[in-house]
Amino acid sequence: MKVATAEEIRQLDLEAIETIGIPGIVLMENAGLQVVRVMNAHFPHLKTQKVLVVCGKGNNGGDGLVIARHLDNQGVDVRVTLLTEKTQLKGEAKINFDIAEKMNLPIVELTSNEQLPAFRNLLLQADIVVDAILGTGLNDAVKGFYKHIIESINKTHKPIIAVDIPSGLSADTGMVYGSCIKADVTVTFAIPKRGVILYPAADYVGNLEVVDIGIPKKLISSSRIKVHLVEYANVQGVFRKRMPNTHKGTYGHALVIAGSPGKSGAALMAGRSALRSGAGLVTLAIPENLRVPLEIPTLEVMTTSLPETPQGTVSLEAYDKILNLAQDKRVAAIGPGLSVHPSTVELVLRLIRTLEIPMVLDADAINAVAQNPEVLLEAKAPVVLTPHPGEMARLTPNIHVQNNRIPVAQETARKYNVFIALKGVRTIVAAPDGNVFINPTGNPGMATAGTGDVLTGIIAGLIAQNIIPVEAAKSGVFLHGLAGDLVVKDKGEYGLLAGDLIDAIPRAIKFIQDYC
Ligand SMILES: NC(=O)C1=CN([C@@H]2O[C@H](COP(=O)(O)OP(=O)(O)OC[C@H]3O[C@@H](n4cnc5c(N)ncnc54)[C@H](OP(=O)(O)O)[C@@H]3O)[C@@H](O)[C@H]2O)[C@H](O)CC1
Ligand SMILES: [K+]
Repeated sequence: MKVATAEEIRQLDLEAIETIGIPGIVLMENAGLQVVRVMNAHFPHLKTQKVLVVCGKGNNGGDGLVIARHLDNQGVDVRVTLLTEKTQLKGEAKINFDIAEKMNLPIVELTSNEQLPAFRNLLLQADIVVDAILGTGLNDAVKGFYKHIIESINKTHKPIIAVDIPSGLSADTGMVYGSCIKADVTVTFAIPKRGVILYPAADYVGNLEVVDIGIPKKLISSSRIKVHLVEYANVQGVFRKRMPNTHKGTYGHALVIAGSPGKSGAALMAGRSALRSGAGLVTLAIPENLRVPLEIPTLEVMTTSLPETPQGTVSLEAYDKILNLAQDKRVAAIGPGLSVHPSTVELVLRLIRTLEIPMVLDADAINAVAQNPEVLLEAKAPVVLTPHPGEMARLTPNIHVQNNRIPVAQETARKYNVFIALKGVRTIVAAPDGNVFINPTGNPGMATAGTGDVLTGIIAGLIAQNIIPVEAAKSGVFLHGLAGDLVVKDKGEYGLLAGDLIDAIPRAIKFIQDYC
């Protein structure tokens, strides 16, 4: 499903109106009717409830007036507050105001702080509040009178239905700059806006309903919108049923270059995750000192030892051996627990320049890249990077990563011709062609040591099975989050270990396959 900015949805709206010829008033009517439909579904006793519709001066307010009219037609006790003088209304909002006025709907104009007590009184009498104050036209942080109105609504703790987006939420960034309605249900039109998907704004959305308002599907699919929300149907193709006449060679061999003293677990978890994700074979290439300790726990994962520095990290001398090891592998995962010893960093940079198989770079491999990001432009094979926000910030030191997750990932992927999985709540996968995929799975229980190593292994495991990097990153991130969700369903969030995720991978794959 595509996900839009305010400008992108305005463009779609405009094309529907001007190119296709669907009058704006029709779109507004559909929008209002859809909100009423959702309200009826959420509140079975709507007819016996008192609804207060709070309307701003733009088209979001116009939608509110349509909603009020249809609620009134259903016999609902509805009141409207208009947060502007009626003379300020324009276009479709004015048309709907005039209709509502002629229908004698109870409309109160409230425009100043002195009238706040009257507003609070109306709120007290209401059972449900419809927020039609501000939509995608928000152009600044909410302050002054609107801020008092929004805070009064939030304080009532009555069910709030937000029209299109909660008022005050930035449709583009997922940030909340001033006050924002904390909705129980948000009915968003045509396609979700970035702000209702991304955090922290997504916390204000409640249950999200995406409704059709009559913008032609073909307009949406042919639009230049490049940001997508990943859904089950988008990843099911990666986890197809296997053909009987296959063997472990069919599913590829992954090489994992990882580990240093005290961090053998990172290597092991990445390796096991690649196998759990379906790779036929996995070889862990680890510094010599880890070979014996890892011999017993590795079981199905094979190990091979590499020359090491005096500190026990993989040294530059391992270069030739790794080139040899890479000969029969389909992917190299590099980084978990590897260290940033200068010799190890030098090795990583050299491998990026020369390996001819796809690479998944994580943790210390990303820290190595941060010392010279231009090295990515020299890569001979596709590169997937899986940074957490701190690692991303090392790659892009001049931008605030968390406030700009989509543009940061998108621009870095373009600039360095790589695939990026920017981890965190709603992991962002960005491809060099500008496409971006927002991941909906996962939970805060996964904020624990080692889950990043598991993701690296999953993506490498999928690439080993000849899944192209963008699909491997997209479906790998989805699978990783889903495995976390399945664990949390059984055990709750607190005790989740990265190892639990690894064990849940097969169940998560089956869940995706069976989902309909
Ligand atoms: N295709 C669709 O999705 C459709 C969407 N519809 C609805 O229309 C809104 C967008 O309507 P728009 O008129 O562009 O904008 P808003 O209603 O969100 O509000 C804009 C007015 O609010 C003022 N404003 C902006 N920011 C603030 C602020 N921080 N504080 C106070 N006031 C603010 C602004 O006034 P200015 O004088 O400041 O410019 C605007 O007048 C969309 O969200 C949908 O709900 C259609 O109904 C159907 C098609
Ligand atoms: K709103």
